[in-house]
Amino acid sequence: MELLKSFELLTNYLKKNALLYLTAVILIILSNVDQALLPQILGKVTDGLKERSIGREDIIRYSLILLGIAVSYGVLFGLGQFTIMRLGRRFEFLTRGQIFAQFSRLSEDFFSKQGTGKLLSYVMNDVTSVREAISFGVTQTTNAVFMVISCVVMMLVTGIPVTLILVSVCPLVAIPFLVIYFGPRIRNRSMDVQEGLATMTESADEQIGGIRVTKTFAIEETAQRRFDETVDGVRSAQLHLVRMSSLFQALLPFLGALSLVVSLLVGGYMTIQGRMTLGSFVALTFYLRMLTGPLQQIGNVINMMQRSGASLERVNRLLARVPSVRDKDDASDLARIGDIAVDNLTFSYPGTSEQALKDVSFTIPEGRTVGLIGRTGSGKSTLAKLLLRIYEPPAGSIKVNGQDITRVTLESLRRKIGYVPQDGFLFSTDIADNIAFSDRSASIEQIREAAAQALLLESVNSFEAGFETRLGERGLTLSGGQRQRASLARGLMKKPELLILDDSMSAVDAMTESGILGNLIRERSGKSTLIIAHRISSVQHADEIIVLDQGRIVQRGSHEELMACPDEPYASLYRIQQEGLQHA
Ligand SMILES: Nc1ncnc2c1ncn2[C@@H]1O[C@H](COP(=O)(O)OP(=O)(O)OP(=O)(O)O)[C@@H](O)[C@H]1O
Repeated sequence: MELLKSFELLTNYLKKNALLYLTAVILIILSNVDQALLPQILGKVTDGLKERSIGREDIIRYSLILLGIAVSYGVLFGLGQFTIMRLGRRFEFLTRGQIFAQFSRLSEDFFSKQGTGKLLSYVMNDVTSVREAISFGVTQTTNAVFMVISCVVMMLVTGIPVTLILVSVCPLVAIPFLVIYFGPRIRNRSMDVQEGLATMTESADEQIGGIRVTKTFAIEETAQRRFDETVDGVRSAQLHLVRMSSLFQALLPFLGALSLVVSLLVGGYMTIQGRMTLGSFVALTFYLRMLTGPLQQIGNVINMMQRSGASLERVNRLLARVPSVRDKDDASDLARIGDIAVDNLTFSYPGTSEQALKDVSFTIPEGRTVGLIGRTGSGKSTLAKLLLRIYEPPAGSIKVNGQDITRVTLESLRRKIGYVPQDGFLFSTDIADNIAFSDRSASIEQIREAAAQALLLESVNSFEAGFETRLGERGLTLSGGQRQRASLARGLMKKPELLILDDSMSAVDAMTESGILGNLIRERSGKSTLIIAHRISSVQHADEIIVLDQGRIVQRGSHEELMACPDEPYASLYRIQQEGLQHA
């Protein structure tokens, strides 16, 4: 059942395109039948030549027939193969799209456990491996099976005795088994060689890069020995591979030759005895030659199916994953953010026993600014992630505009919130595109305004291409502070009902921070804002400041109220930060 389910992705696609596949398979079958006529005709010509019963015209006729067979084979097989390859590529395209869509649906907990390399390998290697199986798999299986059948039928039709066919084909039957045995072993060894080469390159790169250190420490001999070891590793892996593949390469023609030896021994004897014609004997040798390829293909297909079966299962498992955070069946759209009430919120990350938040209660009244401060690991970002439902909070623990956050649609909730993380990811497009991320139709004036509020305008103006400056690998690298401000402009551009700044000003200097905060107070008046920070200067203007420690609220109040308690954490933190500033 599990196995059947893992093939669902493929069977669904095959079913949907059954007609095209059928046409392609028929084309390939016809091409095989066509080709199987060849030896029979050559046999006839041989007999005719021996009996001197055919003349010059017959030879031309037979030549034309052979040409016709060659051309029609090319057309039939080519069309069949093209159709199947095209279907394979389409499968690849659709599946990659499906995987990408699934990545967009899946929740943070999935991504936090997987490296980028593994995720990319789904999109690249696994899909390609399945596509190869359905393209080459279908063509080669059809080709091989029908070529074998056609050859056997034609041998019988040509009048070759059954016993002779059986004994001559016997050695060839071992070919698929040989391929099944050697295929994976050769593959494993060639992977060893690849790995060895990668290690050798890495080692050479490191030794050359670190050559100055090596010289200063006078350890050239050790470095040489280390590199020699990796080279030796590659050499022995290559020898292993060559040994295995040479044996395989030698055995294949040997089996072909063995089959000819048997056919000559038995068939030659039968021809002398007059139990079959010379033409049939010649045809037999051709048929035996024609059988080697398809039999090898059968082995290849079996190996390929085994490899791609694992890939198919991985892709299927990925597509079947249900996102841990998703819309409930009865989810309704959130009309507006309104008041946000966090009530007795206790939360542990999935798979952990530690509580990241313990019994947290507070409100962000509509239009107010709340500051959240605390040491690293105190749970500040966790709270932001729960407000955005990046992770699912316990039902009823967070209410927005009176509605339980877990019962509203994700889209309507996230559309109303602007989240600016500490290290906002910038895409390798231009600056304008990165700022207008939430609204691609935004005008340059709107983009400029957001950049001005984030105090990024001066930096942008200093770039030659201004807002059209490209970022990323092929473009400009922004400084940490510029990157943060670009990310902040992106959040401001959205003009969200709730703006969450999660340590979004940690990389800008105190002067710039104070300028941005001034803009923020002006721009966000009447709109809710949650400022998460380490620095008191970032939150001191907030209507209420909440101090978190180890997941618990330890203090709350306005800056003045909190400063009135000199022995409590907030005032101590203030003193430490002031001292730091004076030393700086
Ligand atoms: N994805 C996760 N899976 C498991 N535990 C996590 C995850 N993210 C954070 N935690 C844990 O939750 C606790 C709170 O982390 P959080 O990121 O909320 O702290 P923070 O106050 O924002 O810290 P910082 O100021 O350094 O950003 C930490 O103990 C952290 O190890």
